[in-house]
Amino acid sequence: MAPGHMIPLVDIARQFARHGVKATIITTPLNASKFSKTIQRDREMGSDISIRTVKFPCKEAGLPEGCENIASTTSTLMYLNFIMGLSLFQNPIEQFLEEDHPDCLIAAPQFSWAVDVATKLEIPTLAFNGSGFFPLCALHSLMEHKPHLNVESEMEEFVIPGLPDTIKMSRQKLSEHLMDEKDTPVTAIVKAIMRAETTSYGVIVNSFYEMEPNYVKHSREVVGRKVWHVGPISLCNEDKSQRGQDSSFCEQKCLDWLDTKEPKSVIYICFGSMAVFSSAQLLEIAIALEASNQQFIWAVTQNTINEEQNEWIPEGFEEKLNVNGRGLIIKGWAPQVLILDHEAIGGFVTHCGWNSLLEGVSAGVPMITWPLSAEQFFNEKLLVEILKIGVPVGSEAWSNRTDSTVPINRKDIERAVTKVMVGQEAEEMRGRAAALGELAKRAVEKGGSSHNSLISLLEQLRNAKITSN
Ligand SMILES: O=c1ccn([C@@H]2O[C@H](COP(=O)(O)OP(=O)(O)O[C@H]3O[C@H](CO)[C@@H](O)[C@H](O)[C@H]3O)[C@@H](O)[C@H]2O)c(=O)[nH]1
Repeated sequence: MAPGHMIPLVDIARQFARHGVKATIITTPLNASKFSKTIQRDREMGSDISIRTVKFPCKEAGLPEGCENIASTTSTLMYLNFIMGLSLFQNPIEQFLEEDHPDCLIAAPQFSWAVDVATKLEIPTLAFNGSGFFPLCALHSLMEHKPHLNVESEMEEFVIPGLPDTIKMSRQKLSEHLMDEKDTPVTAIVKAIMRAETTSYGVIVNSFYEMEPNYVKHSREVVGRKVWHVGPISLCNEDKSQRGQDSSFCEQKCLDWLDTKEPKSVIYICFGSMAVFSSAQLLEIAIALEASNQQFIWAVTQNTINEEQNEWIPEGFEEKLNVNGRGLIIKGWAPQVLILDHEAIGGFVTHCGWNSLLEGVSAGVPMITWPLSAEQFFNEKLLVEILKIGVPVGSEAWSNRTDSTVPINRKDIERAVTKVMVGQEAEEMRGRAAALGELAKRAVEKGGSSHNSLISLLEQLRNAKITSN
């Protein structure tokens, strides 16, 4: 019930079904409507896949009617009500598991209680936390060794112990729950999620071996998890349009506009499904883009604009863009994968959400990294320091959704954009990104590492080697 989990999980279910498994997706009516056409098409092509909808009792959860997705929550209270409200699903899901008794349950992280329900019914569970091997290993190390509790300030750097690479972090880039030994409502939820992950039989990871080989090994040998890498799952999806929300209103416009541009000449900017920026920060981005002299396509999703602040575009900015054709602003849900895959795209300004990271990697595009929260600061380290296909914009701390300041100034944005688009270093980075993109495509082809991992997972399930704990 968050686009960042729903989009890859639906793709994983579709992959299972294509390999002869009967797959049932359980979600709410509004979420189901976002990918029902795709599922219907898969059924017509012979996949045994279906959606079972369960009504989300918004009112009982203290939420407005229609708030069926985390991306629709606009305050911390709404977010907490939403996460707590998920337990209202327990009865209908328990009933489904009892009646259908599937061979396996894959649950998104927020449904931590589902693992207990399934275990009680002796149904094996696999965890899917939406993220990759590197963040999984980094988080495990922090929870195990707690180096962040031994530094004196939020800014002081420390090394994350025991990882294959020397990676430095600071407390201001970590989630509060790691800092706080006491239980708050949020830390209790996060701990429940983590417990569910470790009590599941294993973890399905939307990543591919060649991108983070040392961390695949580390998660098996040091973290001690059974893991299967099945990604980039978005590459298994020929229908790149219907992903999480409808973007058909602007698909053709974006593609036609990109068709008029030279290869590798346009920057794409998008901050996922949950980010909220102040109008002052949006204005700063607009000014930096103008100053950079680069062509750009900027997806300002409804969440990027804070409800009360709409006056953020500099006067005449859009008109100027239209006249000289230098930029395109999309106000709404962008067809991200279609855009990234277009040959005109030469760089991607991203908040480092795992799906965006993988979609950028799959398209062979270098990235400008602007992490905001969650595990995004780890993902930035992977892109910049390990894969060397990212340039940091200079985001140093978690951003607060209601923050009205400008954490990143125009000069930093302009500098990072230029570094990814122009010069020798940019060329080298582009070469590495392109090579990685090829490896990503190969991983999901028949005989590739992710394809093989998925087959091995299915065989283990068929032979009942995967059991409930
Ligand atoms: O206009 C848009 C905006 C987003 N997307 C898609 O939406 C997804 C966004 O996912 P992601 O990049 O992972 O960002 P978030 O939505 O922020 O994802 C949350 O979930 C991820 C997976 O767990 C975490 O890595 C992130 O930190 C967390 O914020 C991607 O597939 C995008 O292609 C679009 O298609 N169009």
